[in-house]
Amino acid sequence: MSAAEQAASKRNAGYRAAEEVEDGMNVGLGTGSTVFFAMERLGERIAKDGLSIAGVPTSYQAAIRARRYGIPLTSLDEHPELDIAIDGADQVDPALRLIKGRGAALLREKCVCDAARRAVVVVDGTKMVETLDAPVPVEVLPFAVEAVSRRLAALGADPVLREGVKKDGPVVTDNGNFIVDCGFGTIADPGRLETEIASIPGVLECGLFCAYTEKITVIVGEEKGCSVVSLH
Ligand SMILES: O=C(CO)[C@H](O)[C@H](O)COP(=O)(O)O
Repeated sequence: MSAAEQAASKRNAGYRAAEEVEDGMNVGLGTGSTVFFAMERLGERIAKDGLSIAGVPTSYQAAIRARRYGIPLTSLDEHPELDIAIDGADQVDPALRLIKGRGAALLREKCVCDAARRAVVVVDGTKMVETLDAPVPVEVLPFAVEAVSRRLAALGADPVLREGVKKDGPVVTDNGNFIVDCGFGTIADPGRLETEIASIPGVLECGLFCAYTEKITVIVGEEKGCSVVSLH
């Protein structure tokens, strides 16, 4: 897929997801290039059609984008139950289990996904895979990063501390933590691995999302149009 085709696919997925949002909804706003297209379209609907919504952003980056598009913001404290969450993903398998976290926003993204009645996941076709095998990002308390990395290696990972592109040293998340990217190769049992990673003291969250398959709708953008996948 060329870069132009991928951008068109992401845009189509994002724009289609924005149509799932109805007047009065509280909306979880994920982080990433695809969900930012959904925000762009929501901004248009707010400006042109008077759509009234409030968004809960999952990162500083999402909050900045939302403000740019004129989306009013609220917090998870104000709205601990959300009508819908829209977010991207790095991989989606046929059971609608996800790997997320390339943008290092996975901790808040999982909180928002958990709080939402429905989760709409927006991807281009390259993200749809038969078996999850991308590195799993794990958000780790800096105090415990070496100890956690040893535990992750014992689970079969090849843990790599994520470093900044535009800054020296480790990436520091919006929550003040580090990200350790864990290549496991092909993941035979993603749900079990998610539970095992979560049980390590010092792990805040990991990018495997296996518990939300029933409420997830995946919108797969194509160069012209999109397809919709859900288990119900
Ligand atoms: O999980 C994420 C951020 O933490 C993103 O949603 C995921 O990386 C997809 O990003 P993009 O839409 O830019 O491909």
